[in-house]
Amino acid sequence: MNTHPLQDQLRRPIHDLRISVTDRCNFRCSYCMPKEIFGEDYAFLPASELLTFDEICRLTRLFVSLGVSKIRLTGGEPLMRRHLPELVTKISAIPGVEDMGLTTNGVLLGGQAAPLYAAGLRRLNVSLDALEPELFGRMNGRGFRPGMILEAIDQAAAAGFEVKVNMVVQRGVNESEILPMAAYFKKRKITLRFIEFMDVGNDNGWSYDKVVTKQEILQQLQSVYTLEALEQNYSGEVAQRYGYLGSPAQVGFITSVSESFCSTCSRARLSSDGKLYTCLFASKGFDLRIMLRGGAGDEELLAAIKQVWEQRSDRYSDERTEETHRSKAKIGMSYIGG
Ligand SMILES: Nc1nc2c(ncn2[C@@H]2O[C@H](COP(=O)(O)OP(=O)(O)OP(=O)(O)O)[C@@H](O)[C@H]2O)c(=O)[nH]1
Ligand SMILES: C[S@@+](CC[C@H](N)C(=O)[O-])C[C@H]1O[C@@H](n2cnc3c(N)ncnc32)[C@H](O)[C@@H]1O
Ligand code: SF4
Ligand code: SF4
Repeated sequence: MNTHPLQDQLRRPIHDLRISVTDRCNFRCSYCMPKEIFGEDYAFLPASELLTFDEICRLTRLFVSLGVSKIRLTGGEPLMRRHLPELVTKISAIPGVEDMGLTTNGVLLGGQAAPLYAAGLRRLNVSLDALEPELFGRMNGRGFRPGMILEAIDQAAAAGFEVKVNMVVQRGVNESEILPMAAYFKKRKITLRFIEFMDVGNDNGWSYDKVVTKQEILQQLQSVYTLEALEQNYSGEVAQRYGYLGSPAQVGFITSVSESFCSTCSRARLSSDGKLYTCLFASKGFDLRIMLRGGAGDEELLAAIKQVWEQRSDRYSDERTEETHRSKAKIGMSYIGG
């Protein structure tokens, strides 16, 4: 327990560390890694620039000593990082890590769920934007069909994972999938979370009119179901959750655009090459890898991390306007860690 909890300029503590384990992905979702930018000749990070598992664990231990207790492994597509279960085992063994989750597109989950479970992972968030095969294939930019992902979700749930599903909703693209997705996952008692389309990176074609807001989605759901708002599981929870009357199933909304949640944001992000970011919409990170590889001691690293957090005043979503969206240079989400 820290006697002087670390706080940023807006008195927000540090609680979560979102670790990107790779900048690569087997999908090309247009809202995240549009094909036109992430083409055949795109220069992804070479392996030598990625933090090693030992480097990630060393930093994780330091973050934990500053107040972090929740870890999320993400990317890019985290299941593309080789030997990921080894990292899960190592992070699970760090005293003070109370919760760890993984966010994945699920394509490689079928083959990896068992070793990940054996390594200690219990929570999976699987992203899926549509059940309709053609539409899903277009949205992921690579023609993948949803069938294998749906099977992997069922298997993971049966194996004991707590599984949630993330769906990014874009106007004119997949609103027609809101009710079919809700019915499908309600039946399986798997929480489906609708994510408002965000203006991450600089090239994802975002505009306000393409955002389908929580209120609009809720209205669609309420035309069929009776829903009741649920209490937050913990302060700073990203999703607002609702329960279906008469069922243990839940839905959630991640409302970065219509109801931003920066005032309770306690999330730090570590990119796969070791840069520390204090906001999903950041333009610049702090290079921890150069310190790690330059022989910095733990005290030096701790002092640097503390300083970055103490100086933090990010609240991009609170301040979002057409103008900030256009004028701010932002790092891509697949790199920074979604
Ligand atoms: N704007 C914004 N979006 C976030 C933030 N944290 C997570 N998200 C978005 O929320 C969506 C779901 O993220 P997940 O990776 O599933 O993580 P989570 O919802 O925090 O996970 P749980 O611990 O299961 O609640 C993704 O689109 C993230 O990019 C944040 O701090 N700001
Ligand atoms: C960047 S991905 C990384 C993990 C993994 N590849 C996946 O898709 O689950 C993390 C999450 O960010 C979401 N995401 C990506 N771009 C987004 C955007 N522009 N707006 C809202 N959510 C987005 C994805 O749907 C996914 O749930
Ligand atoms: S959202 Fe995830 S699956 Fe889609 S391109 Fe981004 S990193 Fe890949
Ligand atoms: S926009 Fe930035 S500060 Fe606001 S909740 Fe997201 S990551 Fe946190």
